Amino acid sequence: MVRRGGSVLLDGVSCRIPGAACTTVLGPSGAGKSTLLRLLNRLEEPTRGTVSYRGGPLPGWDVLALRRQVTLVAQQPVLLTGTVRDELRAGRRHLSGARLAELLERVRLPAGYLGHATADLSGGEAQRVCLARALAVEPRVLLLDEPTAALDATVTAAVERLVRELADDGVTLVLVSHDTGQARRLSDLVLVLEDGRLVEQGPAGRIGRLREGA
Ligand SMILES: Nc1ncnc2c1ncn2[C@@H]1O[C@H](COP(=O)(O)OP(=O)(O)OP(=O)(O)O)[C@@H](O)[C@H]1O
Repeated sequence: MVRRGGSVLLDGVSCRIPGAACTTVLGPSGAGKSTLLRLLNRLEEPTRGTVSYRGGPLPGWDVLALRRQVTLVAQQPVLLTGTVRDELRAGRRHLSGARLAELLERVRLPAGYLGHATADLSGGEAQRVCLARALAVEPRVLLLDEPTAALDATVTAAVERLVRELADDGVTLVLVSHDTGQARRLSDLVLVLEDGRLVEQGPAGRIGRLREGA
């Protein structure tokens, strides 16, 4: 359970997130999806109950060590430095020029963007730079809060391919989405939240609202 300021944001959520797979958290606005994601790297602490990772409860982990393995890309991009190059190096300091260009290529930004001022990026570009910065750390678990909300169809398709590639390469992905089509295309497991409660969980083909094409 997560209770904040008299409101219960999550209650009775019990699930196991599979490794090396893509799990999508679906649900209407305000259902608690971001809160659930934030619980997974201790940006949020449960009021009651436990979140465990690799066999141990999260409070047993050093929080910075945990966040190097379990990295969150927030819905609102938070850029920490002046240029895209510095931003990627904030993820990992000693990155070669070739590795920097490769990280940008993975999020479909040209290598020429390395010298761009972060202040000049569009919302969608900033979000992709945050994703590239997270990839630089080579996390075991990548938490993505609506990663394609600000992207056009072509870039969305590229980011979806990247998500599948990462899961197939052994990264554990947890994705918040409003898009039932995206959940169907990407997910090994779907968790459906409504009003802070987990109302359905299972493979995409077994989720009622996905089968109905809702
Ligand atoms: N610190 C807080 N104190 C009180 N209420 C909060 C707090 N943080 C979030 N909430 C409320 O908890 C509910 C769940 O928020 P959350 O951001 O997890 O929803 P969401 O499903 O991710 O929504 P969206 O799809 O709109 O991003 C919302 O009603 C929100 O206003």
